[in-house]
Amino acid sequence: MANVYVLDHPLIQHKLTYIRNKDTGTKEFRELVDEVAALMAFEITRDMPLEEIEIETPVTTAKTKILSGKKIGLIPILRAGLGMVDGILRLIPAAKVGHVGLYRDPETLKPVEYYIKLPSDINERELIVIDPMLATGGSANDAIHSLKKRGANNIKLMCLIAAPEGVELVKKEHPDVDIYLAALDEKLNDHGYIVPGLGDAGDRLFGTK
Ligand SMILES: O=P(O)(O)OC[C@H]1O[C@H](OP(=O)(O)OP(=O)(O)O)[C@H](O)[C@@H]1O
Ligand SMILES: O=c1cc[nH]c(=O)[nH]1
Ligand SMILES: [Mg+2]
Repeated sequence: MANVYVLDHPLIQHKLTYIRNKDTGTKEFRELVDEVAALMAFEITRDMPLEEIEIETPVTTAKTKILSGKKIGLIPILRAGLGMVDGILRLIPAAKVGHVGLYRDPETLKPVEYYIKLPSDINERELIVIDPMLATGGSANDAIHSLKKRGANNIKLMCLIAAPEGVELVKKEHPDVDIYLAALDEKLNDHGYIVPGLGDAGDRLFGTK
Protein backbone atom coordinates (compact mmCIF):
# COMPACT_ATOMS: atom_id res chain seq x y z
CA MET A 1 0.00 0.00 0.00
CA ALA A 2 1.25 3.46 -0.85
CA ASN A 3 2.64 5.59 1.95
CA VAL A 4 1.75 9.26 2.15
CA TYR A 5 4.34 11.50 3.77
CA VAL A 6 3.69 15.12 4.70
CA LEU A 7 7.11 16.75 5.02
CA ASP A 8 6.67 19.01 8.01
CA HIS A 9 10.20 20.44 8.19
CA PRO A 10 9.88 24.01 9.54
CA LEU A 11 11.67 25.54 6.54
CA ILE A 12 9.28 23.83 4.14
CA GLN A 13 6.24 24.93 6.13
CA HIS A 14 7.50 28.51 6.49
CA LYS A 15 8.17 28.91 2.78
CA LEU A 16 4.87 27.28 1.88
CA THR A 17 3.05 30.02 3.78
CA TYR A 18 4.53 32.64 1.43
CA ILE A 19 3.83 30.45 -1.60
CA ARG A 20 0.14 30.28 -0.61
CA ASN A 21 -0.18 34.03 0.03
CA LYS A 22 -1.99 35.74 -2.85
CA ASP A 23 0.21 38.83 -2.47
CA THR A 24 3.38 36.91 -3.35
CA GLY A 25 4.41 37.95 -6.87
CA THR A 26 5.69 35.78 -9.70
CA LYS A 27 9.41 36.24 -9.04
CA GLU A 28 9.21 35.39 -5.37
CA PHE A 29 6.70 32.59 -5.98
CA ARG A 30 9.05 30.94 -8.48
CA GLU A 31 12.04 31.26 -6.13
CA LEU A 32 10.10 29.79 -3.22
CA VAL A 33 8.78 26.83 -5.23
CA ASP A 34 12.35 26.13 -6.33
CA GLU A 35 13.60 26.26 -2.74
CA VAL A 36 10.84 24.06 -1.35
CA ALA A 37 11.40 21.51 -4.12
CA ALA A 38 15.06 21.29 -3.08
CA LEU A 39 14.16 20.90 0.59
CA MET A 40 11.64 18.18 -0.27
CA ALA A 41 14.21 16.37 -2.41
CA PHE A 42 16.54 16.38 0.56
CA GLU A 43 13.91 14.47 2.57
CA ILE A 44 12.81 12.15 -0.25
CA THR A 45 16.35 10.97 -0.90
CA ARG A 46 16.89 9.97 2.72
CA ASP A 47 16.85 6.26 1.78
CA MET A 48 19.29 6.48 -1.15
CA PRO A 49 21.73 3.58 -0.94
CA LEU A 50 25.38 4.23 -0.08
CA GLU A 51 28.47 2.16 -0.60
CA GLU A 52 31.74 2.24 1.27
CA ILE A 53 34.96 3.17 -0.50
CA GLU A 54 38.50 3.81 0.64
CA ILE A 55 40.16 7.17 -0.01
CA GLU A 56 43.29 9.00 1.06
CA THR A 57 42.75 12.15 3.09
CA PRO A 58 45.80 14.45 3.55
CA VAL A 59 46.26 12.68 6.90
CA THR A 60 45.53 8.99 6.38
CA THR A 61 43.49 6.31 4.63
CA ALA A 62 39.77 6.43 5.39
CA LYS A 63 36.78 4.25 4.68
CA THR A 64 34.01 6.57 3.62
CA LYS A 65 30.72 6.57 1.72
CA ILE A 66 29.42 7.58 -1.67
CA LEU A 67 26.06 7.14 -3.38
CA SER A 68 25.93 3.69 -4.90
CA GLY A 69 24.97 4.91 -8.34
CA LYS A 70 21.21 4.52 -8.14
CA LYS A 71 19.83 6.19 -11.23
CA ILE A 72 17.18 8.87 -10.77
CA GLY A 73 14.73 10.33 -13.28
CA LEU A 74 12.75 13.50 -12.65
CA ILE A 75 9.43 13.67 -14.44
CA PRO A 76 7.84 17.12 -14.24
CA ILE A 77 4.22 17.34 -15.35
CA LEU A 78 4.08 20.40 -17.62
CA ARG A 79 3.74 23.21 -17.09
CA ALA A 80 3.75 23.71 -13.36
CA GLY A 81 6.07 20.79 -12.56
CA LEU A 82 8.87 22.67 -14.36
CA GLY A 83 9.01 25.06 -11.42
CA MET A 84 10.34 22.27 -9.21
CA VAL A 85 12.99 20.80 -11.53
CA ASP A 86 16.00 23.07 -10.96
CA GLY A 87 15.77 22.92 -7.17
CA ILE A 88 15.96 19.14 -7.26
CA LEU A 89 18.71 19.08 -9.90
CA ARG A 90 20.90 21.21 -7.64
CA LEU A 91 20.90 18.29 -5.19
CA ILE A 92 20.90 15.46 -7.74
CA PRO A 93 22.73 16.89 -10.75
CA ALA A 94 23.12 13.49 -12.40
CA ALA A 95 19.37 12.92 -12.63
CA LYS A 96 17.87 12.68 -16.10
CA VAL A 97 14.70 14.65 -16.82
CA GLY A 98 11.66 13.39 -18.73
CA HIS A 99 8.66 15.57 -19.53
CA VAL A 100 4.97 14.72 -19.52
CA GLY A 101 2.75 17.45 -20.94
CA LEU A 102 -0.77 17.45 -19.53
CA TYR A 103 -3.36 20.11 -18.99
CA ARG A 104 -6.60 19.80 -17.14
CA ASP A 105 -9.67 20.61 -19.23
CA PRO A 106 -11.34 23.41 -17.25
CA GLU A 107 -14.86 22.07 -17.99
CA THR A 108 -14.48 18.33 -17.47
CA LEU A 109 -11.41 18.55 -15.14
CA LYS A 110 -10.06 15.57 -17.11
CA PRO A 111 -6.37 15.59 -18.08
CA VAL A 112 -5.39 15.94 -21.73
CA GLU A 113 -1.93 14.64 -22.68
CA TYR A 114 -0.10 16.69 -25.32
CA TYR A 115 3.57 15.72 -24.96
CA ILE A 116 5.81 13.01 -23.62
CA LYS A 117 9.58 12.64 -23.86
CA LEU A 118 11.39 10.32 -21.48
CA PRO A 119 14.92 9.02 -20.84
CA SER A 120 15.35 5.76 -22.78
CA ASP A 121 16.15 3.71 -19.66
CA ILE A 122 13.21 4.62 -17.40
CA ASN A 123 12.81 0.95 -16.49
CA GLU A 124 16.20 1.12 -14.70
CA ARG A 125 15.56 4.40 -12.90
CA GLU A 126 13.82 5.52 -9.77
CA LEU A 127 11.40 8.12 -11.13
CA ILE A 128 10.18 11.11 -9.16
CA VAL A 129 7.03 12.56 -10.74
CA ILE A 130 6.78 16.23 -9.77
CA ASP A 131 3.86 18.63 -9.89
CA PRO A 132 3.03 21.35 -7.35
CA MET A 133 -0.67 20.40 -7.27
CA LEU A 134 -2.49 17.10 -6.75
CA ALA A 135 -6.14 18.14 -7.00
CA THR A 136 -8.59 15.57 -8.41
CA GLY A 137 -5.50 13.44 -9.04
CA GLY A 138 -6.41 12.94 -12.70
CA SER A 139 -3.18 14.45 -14.06
CA ALA A 140 -0.79 12.57 -11.77
CA ASN A 141 -2.76 9.35 -12.24
CA ASP A 142 -2.56 9.62 -16.05
CA ALA A 143 1.12 10.57 -15.96
CA ILE A 144 1.96 7.54 -13.80
CA HIS A 145 -0.07 5.23 -16.07
CA SER A 146 1.84 6.62 -19.08
CA LEU A 147 5.18 5.96 -17.39
CA LYS A 148 4.22 2.42 -16.36
CA LYS A 149 2.98 1.66 -19.90
CA ARG A 150 6.48 2.58 -21.11
CA GLY A 151 8.26 0.33 -18.61
CA ALA A 152 8.67 2.36 -15.42
CA ASN A 153 8.53 0.21 -12.31
CA ASN A 154 9.85 2.41 -9.50
CA ILE A 155 7.95 5.67 -9.07
CA LYS A 156 7.51 8.28 -6.34
CA LEU A 157 5.15 11.25 -6.56
CA MET A 158 6.14 14.62 -5.10
CA CYS A 159 3.68 17.53 -4.86
CA LEU A 160 3.57 20.71 -2.81
CA ILE A 161 -0.13 20.60 -1.98
CA ALA A 162 -2.71 17.84 -2.33
CA ALA A 163 -6.44 17.47 -1.81
CA PRO A 164 -7.71 14.28 -0.16
CA GLU A 165 -9.48 13.32 -3.43
CA GLY A 166 -6.21 13.30 -5.37
CA VAL A 167 -4.37 11.30 -2.74
CA GLU A 168 -7.15 8.69 -2.65
CA LEU A 169 -7.17 8.30 -6.45
CA VAL A 170 -3.41 7.81 -6.71
CA LYS A 171 -3.40 5.40 -3.74
CA LYS A 172 -6.18 3.35 -5.33
CA GLU A 173 -4.73 3.25 -8.85
CA HIS A 174 -1.06 3.06 -7.87
CA PRO A 175 -0.60 1.35 -4.51
CA ASP A 176 3.10 0.96 -5.33
CA VAL A 177 3.71 4.74 -5.55
CA ASP A 178 4.64 6.60 -2.37
CA ILE A 179 3.42 10.20 -2.19
CA TYR A 180 5.46 13.07 -0.70
CA LEU A 181 3.69 16.34 0.09
CA ALA A 182 4.42 19.64 1.80
CA ALA A 183 0.74 19.87 2.80
CA LEU A 184 -2.48 17.89 2.65
CA ASP A 185 -5.29 20.43 2.35
CA GLU A 186 -8.96 20.31 3.20
CA LYS A 187 -10.91 19.82 -0.03
CA LEU A 188 -11.61 20.82 -3.63
CA ASN A 189 -13.95 23.68 -4.55
CA ASP A 190 -16.58 23.51 -7.33
CA HIS A 191 -13.95 24.37 -9.96
CA GLY A 192 -11.61 21.62 -8.82
CA TYR A 193 -9.20 24.03 -7.10
CA ILE A 194 -7.56 22.98 -3.86
CA VAL A 195 -8.88 24.77 -0.74
CA PRO A 196 -7.12 26.66 0.76
CA GLY A 197 -4.40 25.79 -1.81
CA LEU A 198 -2.37 28.41 -3.65
CA GLY A 199 -4.50 29.10 -6.73
CA ASP A 200 -3.32 28.09 -10.20
CA ALA A 201 0.28 26.97 -9.85
CA GLY A 202 1.15 27.28 -13.56
CA ASP A 203 -0.27 30.78 -13.84
CA ARG A 204 1.47 31.94 -10.69
CA LEU A 205 4.82 30.46 -11.78
CA PHE A 206 4.77 31.83 -15.30
CA GLY A 207 2.72 35.01 -14.79
CA THR A 208 0.05 34.03 -17.28
CA LYS A 209 -2.91 35.50 -15.45
O1 LIG B 1 -5.09 16.75 -9.98
P1 LIG B 1 -5.72 17.46 -11.13
O2 LIG B 1 -7.19 17.72 -10.89
O3 LIG B 1 -5.47 16.79 -12.43
O4 LIG B 1 -5.09 18.92 -11.18
C1 LIG B 1 -3.74 19.16 -11.03
C2 LIG B 1 -3.12 19.64 -12.31
O5 LIG B 1 -3.62 20.93 -12.63
C3 LIG B 1 -2.51 21.82 -12.81
O6 LIG B 1 -2.10 21.84 -14.14
P2 LIG B 1 -2.90 22.66 -15.28
O7 LIG B 1 -3.94 21.79 -15.91
O8 LIG B 1 -3.37 23.95 -14.70
O9 LIG B 1 -1.80 22.89 -16.36
P3 LIG B 1 -0.58 23.90 -16.32
O10 LIG B 1 0.46 23.30 -15.41
O11 LIG B 1 -0.14 23.95 -17.74
O12 LIG B 1 -1.07 25.21 -15.81
C4 LIG B 1 -1.45 21.22 -11.92
O13 LIG B 1 -0.17 21.68 -12.20
C5 LIG B 1 -1.63 19.75 -12.11
O14 LIG B 1 -0.95 19.23 -13.25
O1 LIG C 1 -5.76 24.23 -6.93
C1 LIG C 1 -5.35 23.85 -8.05
C2 LIG C 1 -5.88 22.74 -8.72
C3 LIG C 1 -5.36 22.37 -9.91
N1 LIG C 1 -4.35 23.09 -10.45
C4 LIG C 1 -3.82 24.16 -9.83
O2 LIG C 1 -2.88 24.80 -10.34
N2 LIG C 1 -4.34 24.53 -8.63
MG1 LIG D 1 -2.47 25.62 -14.50
